[in-house]
Amino acid sequence: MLSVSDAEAIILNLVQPLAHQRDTEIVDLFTADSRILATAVTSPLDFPHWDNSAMDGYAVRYEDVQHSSTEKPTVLEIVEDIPAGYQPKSTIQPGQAARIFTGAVIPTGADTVVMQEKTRRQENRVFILDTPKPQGFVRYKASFYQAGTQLLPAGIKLNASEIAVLAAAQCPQLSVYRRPRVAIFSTGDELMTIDQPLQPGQIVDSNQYALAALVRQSGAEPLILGIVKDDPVALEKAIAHAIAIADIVLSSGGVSVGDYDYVDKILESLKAKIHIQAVEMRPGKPLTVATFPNTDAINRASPHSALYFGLPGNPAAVLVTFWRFVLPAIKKLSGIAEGWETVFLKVRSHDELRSDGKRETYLWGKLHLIDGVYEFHKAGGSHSSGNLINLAQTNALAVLPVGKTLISPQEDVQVLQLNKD
Ligand SMILES: Nc1nc2c(c(=O)[nH]1)N[C@H]1C(S)=C(S)[C@@H](COP(=O)(O)OP(=O)(O)OC[C@H]3O[C@@H](n4cnc5c(N)ncnc54)[C@H](O)[C@@H]3O)O[C@H]1N2
Ligand code: MOO
Ligand SMILES: [Mg+2]
Repeated sequence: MLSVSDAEAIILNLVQPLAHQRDTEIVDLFTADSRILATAVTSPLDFPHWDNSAMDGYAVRYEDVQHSSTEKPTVLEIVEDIPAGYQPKSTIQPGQAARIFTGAVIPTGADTVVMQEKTRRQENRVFILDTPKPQGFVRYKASFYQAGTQLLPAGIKLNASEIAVLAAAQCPQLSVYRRPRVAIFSTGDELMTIDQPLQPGQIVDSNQYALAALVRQSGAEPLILGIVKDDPVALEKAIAHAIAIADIVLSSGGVSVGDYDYVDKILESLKAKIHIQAVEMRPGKPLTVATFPNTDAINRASPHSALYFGLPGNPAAVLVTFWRFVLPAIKKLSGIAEGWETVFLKVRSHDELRSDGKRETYLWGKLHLIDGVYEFHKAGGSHSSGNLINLAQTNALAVLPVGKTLISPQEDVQVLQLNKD
């Protein structure tokens, strides 16, 4: 059976990232956070825009003050007052200084700033009480960034610091990748909506809520398509509709070996290419992954051939397969230049972790920081794939590879950190 890492590689190979020519939109800078920049940005401005002062003090000529001390201060005539935002008019001659403030333009002729704590003022004269560093406290024009060079590359996720840089470079709007569209629906006659009284044998469809939250947290746009009965005709209609409007489709349930598990059969009747039908993992074994090469049969919202994930119905399996396979796929699709692969941390296990060793086993729990070292604490209660309850308040999945049946307390364990973006 397919290993987890092989399955991840197959899935990532199936993902074509959004194209910056057509899958982009213009957003205002105030609403750009966490979007992915679609085109590189350069600025016509130098940073700093001009030589400016880093301190409140006096702009002087270094050669005038290079032998200054408290015992033998240099005395200079103050010829101009230069607050920030003011354009100096004077040229500083030998024996002269200008009063200057942080961020203000360094006047012609001056090459050093003395901070005011190292001076004493007497009317229009200033006593320099200490020899400053040559060119001290001057922020030189273009010393942070040269106009016309690349300011930010395409394919990065915009966080606060990138947005601040774009604001400083006067980019009120920018081109970002559109959000990937991820269609979600649940299958199963036993499923009931959240607001209906449950009849015997019925359960609430919780998977759609889980997936909608996970999709939104990943920066993609969830298209919530509801519950589909275990009925081949209804299912075919739902799948055909979903792959026509979305880049990625997530169904849950109906992918195992039961008589009412129709998903794989319907995919075949829609001429899908099924790349994965089972993975050597627990939970999440009966995962189905498919694409639709001959998409001309379906009018497509976007030229992308939708990537279809038939997630297993068990609630824990839905979450684990999303975190392990769907999240990297959405990240790669989103246009981000790098960092879509799943990243594992090596941490210490607080508890004994067991597996039957037959499948790569994922156990949910919580990472605690103990004396600066991460420790994995396994969630109490059953780790059955059908148990959703003890998944609440977890933030990590510990992984026991195939063949590993026991990890003892204090032993190292690989974990997948969750909900960290
Ligand atoms: N004889 C075998 N039986 C099963 C096997 C097997 O290999 N041989 N595989 C087991 C494994 S592993 C998994 S995982 C499940 C997954 O099967 P399905 O994808 O067909 O899931 P369903 O049968 O539709 O449902 C499983 C379980 O999850 C509940 N469920 C379904 N949808 C939702 C939802 N939207 N929200 C909440 N809970 C949901 C459903 O009621 C079932 O209890 O198959 C095993 N069986
Ligand atoms: O694969 Mo399943 O082990 O029950 O989730
Ligand atoms: Mg089933």
